Amino acid sequence: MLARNQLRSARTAGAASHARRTRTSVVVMASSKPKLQLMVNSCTGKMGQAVAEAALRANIELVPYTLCGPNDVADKSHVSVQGVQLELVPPATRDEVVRQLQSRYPGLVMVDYTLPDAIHSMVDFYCTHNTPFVMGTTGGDRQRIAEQVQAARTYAVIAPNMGKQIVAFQAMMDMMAKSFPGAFSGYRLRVVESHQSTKKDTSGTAKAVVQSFVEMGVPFDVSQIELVREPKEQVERMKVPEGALNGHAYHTYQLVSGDGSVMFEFQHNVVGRTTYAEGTVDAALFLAQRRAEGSEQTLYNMIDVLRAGAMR
Ligand SMILES: NC(=O)C1=CN([C@@H]2O[C@H](COP(=O)(O)OP(=O)(O)OC[C@H]3O[C@@H](n4cnc5c(N)ncnc54)[C@H](OP(=O)(O)O)[C@@H]3O)[C@@H](O)[C@H]2O)C=CC1
Ligand SMILES: O=C(O)C1=N[C@H](C(=O)O)C[C@H](O)C1
Repeated sequence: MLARNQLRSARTAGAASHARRTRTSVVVMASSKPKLQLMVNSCTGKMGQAVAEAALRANIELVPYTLCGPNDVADKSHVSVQGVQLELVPPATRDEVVRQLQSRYPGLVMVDYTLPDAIHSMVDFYCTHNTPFVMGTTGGDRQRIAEQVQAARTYAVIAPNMGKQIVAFQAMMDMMAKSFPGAFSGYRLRVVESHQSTKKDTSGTAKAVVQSFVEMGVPFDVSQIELVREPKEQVERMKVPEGALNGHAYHTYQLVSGDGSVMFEFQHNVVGRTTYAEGTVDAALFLAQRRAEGSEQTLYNMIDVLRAGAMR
């Protein structure tokens, strides 16, 4: 009896110590979050600025440097984000600067929201220096970029849209295409997208979504996407609020059956940039974790980040 009591109390003690161990290991996991030191490039631009602000909101350490275009340094040396001064680094000195930053910031991850014209040179830069990066910049030859980053084995998240719900919509369309290829054969597709008049290229998001419709049997080339860039048309036809003319992304995908008797319409309309900026911070945290684990997979997209449950 005594022995049984002793056994029971030994088991209880064992369970308690196991619980303590379990609790301890949870604490270790929580505190073993990898160090993330985020360098947001092109903070002179709209998305760079928005991401840097989102990083500060999330209490992430912001590296006080930002890569900029060749002309940005002509009249200033720094850009301010919520009062934090970031030193501008032009293309002429960026190789030298990044080597110093890599030794000073072991948790360095860079964010890229430059321009379609600069995208290949930026990818060359990140791969040459093997700097982990999150890239939201659109344009360029996407296949070539993916192959290059894969071959370099540089940790990266690359996606044309970082907004959580839009990423989920893209994933849903992709799943539909994989599960029901040809489901929309015989349908006609019309895609209309409206963005601020400064946007240089066709929506990268629309191009990615169109790919799923093509897999569902709809003949369509991305050159058929209709671009709206005129503020008057944006307000009157697209119903964009005047206050969002400098930052909005409206997308409509309309599918009509051959005989015109059935119509489907999918729409996602965003004003401002917060949703992409928050998603970018999620992607950077995700990437820091993958790198710390030494993950075999190095190249990711935002659907991977969403599937990992890493979007807040
Ligand atoms: N994935 C996503 O969720 C989203 C993607 N985007 C994409 O992000 C990109 C940027 O958009 P947005 O912020 O609105 O554009 P902006 O024009 O506001 O900003 C672009 C910035 O890139 C800078 N830049 C140009 N060349 C270089 C270079 N070689 N090195 C470093 N910086 C450079 C520009 O500087 P300068 O003015 O001197 O040329 C400018 O500050 C676009 O491709 C857009 O489609 C936008 C929103 C969301
Ligand atoms: O330039 C923008 O603003 C946006 N660009 C991305 C794209 O081209 O898809 C994402 C979103 O549409 C906003």
